[in-house]
Amino acid sequence: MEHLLYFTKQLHAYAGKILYMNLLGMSFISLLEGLGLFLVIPLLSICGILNSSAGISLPPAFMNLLNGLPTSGALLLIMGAYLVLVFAQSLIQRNLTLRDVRIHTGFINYVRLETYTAIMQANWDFFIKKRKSDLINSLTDELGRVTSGTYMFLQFAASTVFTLIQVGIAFWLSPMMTVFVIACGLAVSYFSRIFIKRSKLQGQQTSELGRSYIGGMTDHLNGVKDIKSNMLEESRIYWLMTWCQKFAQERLAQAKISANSQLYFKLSSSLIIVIFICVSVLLFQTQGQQLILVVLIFSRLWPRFASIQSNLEQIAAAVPAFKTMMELQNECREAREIKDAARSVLPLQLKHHLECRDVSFQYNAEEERFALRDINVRIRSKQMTAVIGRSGAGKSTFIDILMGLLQPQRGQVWIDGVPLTSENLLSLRKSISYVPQDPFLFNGTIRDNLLLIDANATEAQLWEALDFAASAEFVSKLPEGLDTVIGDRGVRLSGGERQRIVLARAILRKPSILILDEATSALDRENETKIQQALERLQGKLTIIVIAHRLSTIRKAEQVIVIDNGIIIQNGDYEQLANERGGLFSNLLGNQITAIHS
Ligand SMILES: Nc1ncnc2c1ncn2[C@@H]1O[C@H](COP(=O)(O)OP(=O)(O)OP(=O)(O)O)[C@@H](O)[C@H]1O
Repeated sequence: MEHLLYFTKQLHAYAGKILYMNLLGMSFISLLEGLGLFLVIPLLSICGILNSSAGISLPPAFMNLLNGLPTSGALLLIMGAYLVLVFAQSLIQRNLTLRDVRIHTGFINYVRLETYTAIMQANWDFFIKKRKSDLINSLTDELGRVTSGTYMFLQFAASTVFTLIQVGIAFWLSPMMTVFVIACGLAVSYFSRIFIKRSKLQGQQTSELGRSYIGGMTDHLNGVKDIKSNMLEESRIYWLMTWCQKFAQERLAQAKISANSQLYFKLSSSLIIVIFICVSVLLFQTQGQQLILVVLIFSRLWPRFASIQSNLEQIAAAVPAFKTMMELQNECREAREIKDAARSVLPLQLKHHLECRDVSFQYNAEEERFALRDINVRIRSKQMTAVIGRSGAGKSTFIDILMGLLQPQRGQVWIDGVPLTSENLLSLRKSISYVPQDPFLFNGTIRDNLLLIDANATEAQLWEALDFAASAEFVSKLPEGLDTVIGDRGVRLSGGERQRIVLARAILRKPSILILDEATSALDRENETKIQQALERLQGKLTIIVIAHRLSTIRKAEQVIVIDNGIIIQNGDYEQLANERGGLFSNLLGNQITAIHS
């Protein structure tokens, strides 16, 4: 219920007054429908099927008017009123349906945007801990279930109002019969609680299946090259076949619950009406007119009960999706690092140095292992600093801490003597251009990918950036040049070409701090040298931090930091460290020189 109210509040926040107008409209329609029922009584009375002995009370003024008219006139009056009612009802219903669709789709977009914005504003730690496919599942499948579920809840509320009005009208026509029908309805509903419980459990299974499907598909398609090259296709297809079987079973189970519930309602209603008619006629010699009346009321009210029951089952099935979505929104809010005023934040200019003081970091607080331990180091402004070490030493973690993506458990990062806090975090982030190991490119043209950073960049600026990243030549040779579509994550480019485009994009931003995490690893010597030369031209103009395995790339670095096992073990300039005999740096250097000459 808590989850349901949470999203109902969001629906209220989104739709406001229109929502209540629609609910009111629905109630009005039910009133008109009720009046339709009311008109059947004088009709039956004109036809001589019903008379005052049936115990029906109609307004005397209305009855006097009818009695004053000839039969044909009364009939025309009733039929005319009936037509007016049906027209009015259908017209209002049409408008309400259109409005409903507008509110519903608007609400889906509202929740989608709220959730996506919350996800985007969450910190890096949130993304490390979350499975991406779960987020995709929440933004697609679960989102649909939540918005439909919320709407279903409102329909349930409207249905209840609707039913109450009809009960009121039925009660006015015949209190005894109405009480009898309601009592039967309540009894049947009490026993049908089991279907609501089952629907909820089934909903849980639907959520789990949805999660596993999106998770599996994301993994398979991301790793399709591994799958193909290692001939894993069959095992993946088998995985999907097993999933399909579970899916079919789940859908069948869901359909069974709904079909059984309907069956139960239909059987019980027939049984009740049969027993009632038999008892009335055989034991109490009830008149035919009263029987017609009870059938009339029964046939009007019973489908309402059945529809409320079906609404409740559908809401129950959506409850697990409500829970997941609400938890996701709350988690995002707790992990929020970007405030609404982010756009107005200006990039900072690093004047002296970025510094780590006594920084220690661990990914998992329950484990003893620290990815970084007692880091004390200064990175000087407008110099090139290289970070090197073996695989898994902690280099990327160190960079993530410097960028404020990860928060150290102990110690702090300082920018020009000011501690890095949530206050200056975004301004630091805006001054950085970061090129990761596995660079990200959108499925669009090269131009789209570059303009992502600066939508107003001129043609000349784009080519200047490409030239810097040693990619102007290969881009100009492409058939469509800058307008060449590069496929998913830039799949139509080679690894080295991708790296160079991302580097050009990073430069286009005119950062004051440029961070390259293994950014030239996929380049051949010729292009690596070009980039190295371009970086050398930038030296003294901006702060450059490079993680490099190939030590030849960092020959011109003013400072080299060597990390091993989460600890800084060497720190100095290239020549100095190269001459430290027995040090890790000279060892790595020696290995690479041997590898080149062997
Ligand atoms: N998200 C994570 N959760 C838990 N442990 C992690 C996570 N990311 C990295 N680690 C661990 O932290 C340690 C440092 O990892 P890091 O990625 O910083 O190393 P690295 O020096 O950049 O390695 P490489 O050169 O291979 O990229 C490793 O032991 C790694 O297993």
